[in-house]
Amino acid sequence: MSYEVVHTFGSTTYFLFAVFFLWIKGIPRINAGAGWWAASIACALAARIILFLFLPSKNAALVIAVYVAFNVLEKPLFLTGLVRFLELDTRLAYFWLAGVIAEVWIVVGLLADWHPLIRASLYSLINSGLLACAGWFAFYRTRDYPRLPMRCLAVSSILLSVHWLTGPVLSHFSAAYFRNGFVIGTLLVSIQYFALVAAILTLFQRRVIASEAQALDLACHDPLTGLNNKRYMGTLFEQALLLATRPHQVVAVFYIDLDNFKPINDTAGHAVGDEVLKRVASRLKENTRSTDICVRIGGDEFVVIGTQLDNEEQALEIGNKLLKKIIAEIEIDGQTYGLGASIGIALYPRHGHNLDDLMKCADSAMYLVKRNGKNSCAIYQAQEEGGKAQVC
Ligand SMILES: Nc1nc2c(ncn2[C@@H]2O[C@H](COP(=O)(O)OP(=O)(O)OP(=O)(O)O)[C@@H](O)[C@H]2O)c(=O)[nH]1
Repeated sequence: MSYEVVHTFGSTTYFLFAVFFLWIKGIPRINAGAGWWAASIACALAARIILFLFLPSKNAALVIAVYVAFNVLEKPLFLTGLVRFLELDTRLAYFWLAGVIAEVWIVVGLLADWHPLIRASLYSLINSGLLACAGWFAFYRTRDYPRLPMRCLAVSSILLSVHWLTGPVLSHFSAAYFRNGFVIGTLLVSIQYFALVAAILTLFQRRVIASEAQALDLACHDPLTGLNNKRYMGTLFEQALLLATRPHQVVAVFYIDLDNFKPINDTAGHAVGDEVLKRVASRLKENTRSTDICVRIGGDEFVVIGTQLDNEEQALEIGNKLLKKIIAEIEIDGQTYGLGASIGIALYPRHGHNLDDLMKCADSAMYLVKRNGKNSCAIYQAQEEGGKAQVC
């Protein structure tokens, strides 16, 4: 492959990578490392352009020294970006110290006119070592990172490490290797940065999907108990009505307000209060069907929507069962807590055809239970039915 083609391909690719990293540097939450990689690939680009423009020159030693100096600078920049991207607690000062030592070696070697192999010895060793570190980080320290791109990064970094270790010696003895070495180096660097681009994009995609799922979860669920929240209850209720298609099928809304919950909060603390609410939520889930809807509508108030009941008596049985389960003692850290519950029941279609009406009826039945001494459950009775809740 011709020298010009390799340089044109390399320069264009490196330029595009630099632009890409500069662009994503501004994107929140994925920018760690991107600015450093923009700088590192810019160094690789500068090295390449200098070589391409000036190599057939009388002062080849100076051109190569500048080329190598940029290539050395690229490595600590690259590693800094990688350490930031992978959120490692590695001390970057060592990499930068190694880079400075290599740069000093290059300058001294040039000024003192050392033999090319002696000049190359330390910087190729340091370059190779820094690349091996990059390979190591990409291979072993990336549990939560996209596997394939990180493996590609690791392999290309290790191959580049070998390339820098052997390249200067082989190039010194073989002009053909000097040219082919560029092809190999260009390809490996391109793979390295392409792997980074893939890793960044994959990670970004994962985070967007996770945030979406989290947002959806927050929109539909109560963060403390994990039950459905009040906002989502309407949607679920509509779905439940669609399933209640058989004649005489009943849907029951149980409005549950805990009794004497406040004293638990006041005496044992808010954390224990939270735990009590979680236990109540678990009991509701465990004692209802998977098709039933359990909701925490706020504070110590819950709603259960019993779907596809065969008759109204079944609603009473469920109300009783839930009451028994809720008021069973709760043990937290060796301490037992007693609760009560007032449950009001409204039935579809008898008390209403929409959730708002059913909730009002269930709420009203629940308040009647509270007024009558708490710790019981009752079905709502409309005025025309006698006006009093039917206590179970
Ligand atoms: N731990 C905890 N407490 C909460 C939460 N939300 C509301 N509360 C408390 O729950 C209590 C509910 O008040 P009430 O319903 O009057 O308490 P109660 O003792 O059950 O009263 P009755 O229903 O009349 O028996 C208040 O003290 C609120 O501060 C929560 O998320 N966690």
